[in-house]
Amino acid sequence: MEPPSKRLKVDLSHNSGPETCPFKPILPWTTPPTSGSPSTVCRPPCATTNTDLRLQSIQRIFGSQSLDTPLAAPGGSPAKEFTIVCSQTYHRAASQGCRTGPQAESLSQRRTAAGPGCQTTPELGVDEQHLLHKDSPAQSQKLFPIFRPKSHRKTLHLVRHGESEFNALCQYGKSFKDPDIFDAPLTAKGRRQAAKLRTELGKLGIPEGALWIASPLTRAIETMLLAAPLQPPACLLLPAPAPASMVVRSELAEHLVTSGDIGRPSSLLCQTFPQLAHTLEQLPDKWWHAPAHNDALAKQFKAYESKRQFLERVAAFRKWRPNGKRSQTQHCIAGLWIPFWFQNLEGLGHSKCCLTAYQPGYGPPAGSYGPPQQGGFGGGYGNGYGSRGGYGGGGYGGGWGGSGGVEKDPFVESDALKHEVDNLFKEENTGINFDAYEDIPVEATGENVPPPIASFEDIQLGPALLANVKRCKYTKPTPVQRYSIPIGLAGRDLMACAQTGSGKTAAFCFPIIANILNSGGEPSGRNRKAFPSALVLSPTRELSSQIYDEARKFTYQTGLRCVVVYGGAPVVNQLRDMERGCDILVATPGRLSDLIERARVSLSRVRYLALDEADRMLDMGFEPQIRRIVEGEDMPRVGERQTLLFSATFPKEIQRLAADFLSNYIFLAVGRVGSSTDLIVQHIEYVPAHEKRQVLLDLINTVEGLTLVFVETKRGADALEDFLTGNNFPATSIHGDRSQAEREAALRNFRSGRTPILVATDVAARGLDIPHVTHVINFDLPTDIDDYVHRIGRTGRAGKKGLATAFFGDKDIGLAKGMAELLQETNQEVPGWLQNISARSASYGSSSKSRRGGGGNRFGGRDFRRDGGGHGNHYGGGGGSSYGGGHGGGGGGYGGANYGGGGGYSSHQHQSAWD
Ligand SMILES: Nc1ncnc2c1ncn2[C@@H]1O[C@H](COP(=O)(O)OP(=O)(O)OP(=O)(O)O)[C@@H](O)[C@H]1O
Repeated sequence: MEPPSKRLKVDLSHNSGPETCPFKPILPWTTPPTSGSPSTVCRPPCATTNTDLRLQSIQRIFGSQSLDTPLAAPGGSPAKEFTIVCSQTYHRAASQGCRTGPQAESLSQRRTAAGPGCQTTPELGVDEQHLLHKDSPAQSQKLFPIFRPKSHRKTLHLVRHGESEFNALCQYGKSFKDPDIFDAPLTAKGRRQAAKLRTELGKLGIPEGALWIASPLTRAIETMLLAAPLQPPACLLLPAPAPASMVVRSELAEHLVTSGDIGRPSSLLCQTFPQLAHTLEQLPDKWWHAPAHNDALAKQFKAYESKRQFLERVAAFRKWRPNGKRSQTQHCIAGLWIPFWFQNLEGLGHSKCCLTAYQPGYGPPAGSYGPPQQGGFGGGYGNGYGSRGGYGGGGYGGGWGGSGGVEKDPFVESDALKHEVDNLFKEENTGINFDAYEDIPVEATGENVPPPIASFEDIQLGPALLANVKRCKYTKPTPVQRYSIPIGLAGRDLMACAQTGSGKTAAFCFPIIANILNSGGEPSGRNRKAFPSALVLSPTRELSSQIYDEARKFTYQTGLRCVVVYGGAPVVNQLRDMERGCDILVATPGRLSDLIERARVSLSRVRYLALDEADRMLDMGFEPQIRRIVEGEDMPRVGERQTLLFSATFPKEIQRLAADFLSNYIFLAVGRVGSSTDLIVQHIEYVPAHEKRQVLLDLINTVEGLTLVFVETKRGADALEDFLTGNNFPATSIHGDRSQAEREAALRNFRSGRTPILVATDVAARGLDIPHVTHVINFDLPTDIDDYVHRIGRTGRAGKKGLATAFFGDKDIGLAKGMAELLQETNQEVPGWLQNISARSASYGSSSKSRRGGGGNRFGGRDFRRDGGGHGNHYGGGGGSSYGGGHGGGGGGYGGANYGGGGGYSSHQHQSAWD
């Protein structure tokens, strides 16, 4: 550590005390940031006076290697190495030092002459253009060995890819052992350089797809590195020139922070400039303070009298085109300002605060963090960061590793995450208990229903798929799998209604994969236009991503390639991913339509179509889109393709619609309506609106594990998240107004237990399989009982127990009847007040939005064909048989007029909560 005398003090007397942090907490540190007196706070790099000091700081972080030590594989095994090759930034930053004073003046004057807008940046203190030309190979080489962590599982090589880096890289290249990250630079020049570099690396025997050549990481990363040994800042801002690099940057920064290598700023903010401007605008003026520890900086900073002025100058600077061109350099230069800003947030007492923000509409696609054409960034993160969880798990693998790459093992990633999560939740990790489903009633209707299987070996899944089943540790099929796998393998169309969490994903994936493999076709191979053999549609991005993760495990080493496409992620990455081959395409309808319109996907070879959450996919919101895709494009018609529809709920009117997509199908009903037998204990509390928050606080820590809180609106989700974090509960949120990257980060942090409370709208209601969710709280109840069923189904999955608590208020009276019935059906206690309300609401015809049937219902769904097409109870009703009986028909309390008159069909009312 640096001797205390060298530490710079910051006068924080202007900070009047704790303030509610305006940033959303995402990443509660497992240990709080270093406490200590607010007078010893971080020193931004610009406070360092010379290059040597900066280099010393870096050395202190990464070990005490001599700068002259050549780069070599560290003591650890090569697999533990971790290489980042990035362009320019570090080298430039280190070589420029942090010049201030006269030199800066003269440089900025030079720049003033270079273009309009420059005069507004006197404090930059460096001439980027100048420095870029001044790079020397010798310096670059010197810098390589610096980035070597002391005792870590990773070796971080930060390199640049200019000419000098190129030479140096070639020189040192042989010692890169299985580096695992690859990205491509954003500019054409960068791409040319990268191509050249790849050729050269090939000559050196370094596998393609092994290195990551990124657009410049800004010096903000370096800022963090330098700030680390000292007191961490309260907020670290990472400006990003482009969404792609922003993703990389924030992930890297987050890793660096969480890996414990460096200090922990309590906030982390990675934004592109428009966002940054927005953030600054929202920032209370009183947070706008000049740095007090460095006179020179303070003077420069004070030149900005107000935040507004600062923003104007950022804007002017962004317009600056050195040499008539827009340059990334200017972004990096602008990055220099940031430390000035963030250090003024420190000491404000928001100890668990972290925000990673992305430009709306951009974010990392699952399966391809970073440009996917080399297929490796995800793998790199997965392997490299796996032990922190949240990075390794779920969907960051690059899949097939690009041209010449090796297929990433999806099991490694998820195992790493699972290991961490299991450690975290040791207590209640009781393992999967599908015996709980053994006595579940099953009804299969239709012609010539193939017999169910008792084990996976009973049927022709093929050796590769069987091996993956074992890798997944599925010892025997769940009830829905027992029936649907043979039905699927027999080529039959299927409408399956089975409880939440009972393994429906595998139930439709296995037959699809086995059928493709058994048909002996060739994998699709590279093609500019994708011709998938199978299409899996799901209503949300997260669910698509999850299905893709599962499908990737099931297709591992089968030769088949899965691709996922969904909105909110850069389309260009998805296109590249598809180009590398696409046998099974998992998609949300919107993005798929977009890609069809661009003529980048043809459905003409789709032999297998699966709709997960099919009732949702065919309800009013989605139906036209689905029809366009299925009927209006070149997809083989009904009868020429196999169609599999799955959900936990299947209202009768949806069944009727769905029948258009099916030919001579089998209807499969497994278990009781939606919920997982008695595994989910349901509590319904009567809570007036104004007391909800207090009741929530009382409730939220009563169960160990992850807590999912459902609210009605996006705004409500934000507000509740703020409320919870304000009360020191680590919460995050997911809803349709958050960028995709934010949504994914929220889920990741929730899944890994880093943020054990997730506030969500209905966007998270269906399909998401998050182990260790032990408590689902319906802070706001949905208007439709089916949505309730799906929501509570986020707990009590795979045979585990779960708790679901609902706050019932005056506005939920319409749901009373449906809820009372559901509670009865699932052997739950029905509160007396609910029975009363239910009886009353029934007597005036009920305003319930429920589409479920009346009493006596014993099945998760009932084949509407058996009801003679009447408008009666679509869940059966009547009969009361617990299995196979059941024609009882008619009369289920929700028939005809009742449906039309009272409830209406509510899902469209939720539309705003979805994408
Ligand atoms: N045969 C099996 N043996 C053990 N675990 C299984 C088996 N099949 C599925 N699982 C696991 O059970 C969990 C739930 O599966 P899945 O997400 O497919 O449920 P689902 O029925 O689609 O739920 P939802 O209705 O909420 O979409 C997953 O973690 C999955 O890996």
